[in-house]
Amino acid sequence: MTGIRVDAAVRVRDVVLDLDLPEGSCTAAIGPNGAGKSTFVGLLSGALRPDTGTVAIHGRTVAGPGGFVPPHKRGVALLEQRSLLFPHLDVLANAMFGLRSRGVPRHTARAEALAQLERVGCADLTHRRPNQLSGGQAQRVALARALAIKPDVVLLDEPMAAMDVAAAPEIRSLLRTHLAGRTSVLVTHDLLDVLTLASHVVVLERGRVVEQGRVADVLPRPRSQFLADFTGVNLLFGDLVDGGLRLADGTVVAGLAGDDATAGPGWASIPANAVGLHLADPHGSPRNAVDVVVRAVEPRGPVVRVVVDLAGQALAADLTTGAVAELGVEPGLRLVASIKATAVTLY
Ligand SMILES: Nc1ncnc2c1ncn2[C@@H]1O[C@H](COP(=O)(O)OP(=O)(O)OP(=O)(O)O)[C@@H](O)[C@H]1O
Repeated sequence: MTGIRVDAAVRVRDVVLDLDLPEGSCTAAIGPNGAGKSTFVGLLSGALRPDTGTVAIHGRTVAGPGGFVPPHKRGVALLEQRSLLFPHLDVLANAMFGLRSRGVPRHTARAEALAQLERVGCADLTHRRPNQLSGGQAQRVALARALAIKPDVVLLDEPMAAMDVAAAPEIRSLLRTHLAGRTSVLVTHDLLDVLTLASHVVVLERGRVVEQGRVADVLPRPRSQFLADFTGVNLLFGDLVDGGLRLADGTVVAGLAGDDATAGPGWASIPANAVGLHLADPHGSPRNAVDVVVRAVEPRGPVVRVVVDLAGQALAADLTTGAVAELGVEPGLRLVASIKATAVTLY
């Protein structure tokens, strides 16, 4: 058996996908609004038909020129932003629903649903109606309903997005337990979800796959501005030279070369917390010292993100409020940025 293979297009949405997801792993699908994440999920769930190409799940073609397998026969469970429980059914009946609609006898369906509710910590809620549940409880029940059918693939379309901040960590840790070893796809806008739940990641932009691979390989070396912003690393473009990246104005930012760093056009990724700002050159040897001009100052929780201009490109530095006050940071101010060379990856 193989994982998931999508080589398909949905013309009206201008979405053309070419993707391979490994079996038994959770793949996060990320990208800006309108990038095609929901379309991707729709192609897998069967809510959408491709105009051209094929979709294969574990070696079985579920959509393509040869035919179309309807959603309920794909072995796929879908968990969405809203739990979509049936309001007129109690929790137990909701959890039994998928099994009953697949012809499982009532007695067996009831036992299986109870076991699943137990696993998601909802055994004491069986007789409640959905309107008597909190958002987090409803999502747990939806997860029990999804897993009760013993799906081959679990699709999660922003499952924590509609939840209050207090409930999300519980659901995240529940998902971590229940997705382990399962082939699953998680659409999310949250870096924490990618880091805690997924082993693989697919980045979509304007209906195309722009990056895919293991989280550990893709996230530290973003090749798209979206991913760089998403992970909070700076991405500088220039020419790779020996041990550094030369920018348009000739400034060379020293760094560590990755395996695929060869002379020519390339990138340097720099975490925002590896950039320091000073009124004058700090003369620290392992650091790059470059002249910059402040563009913008944005408070971000405990830190202040200062975006500076470095040879026409944006470079973000996360500073403490104290440091920002001491430097008198304001747009237009000329500063020296120090960048730890060991934190710079060239590729
Ligand atoms: N029902 C539809 N009919 C036609 N075009 C659609 C439809 N739904 C979405 N689109 C378009 O298809 C493209 C992909 O949309 P999709 O919903 O898959 O993106 P997304 O990444 O899930 O976005 P979001 O993060 O906002 O949910 C977008 O250009 C969108 O405007």
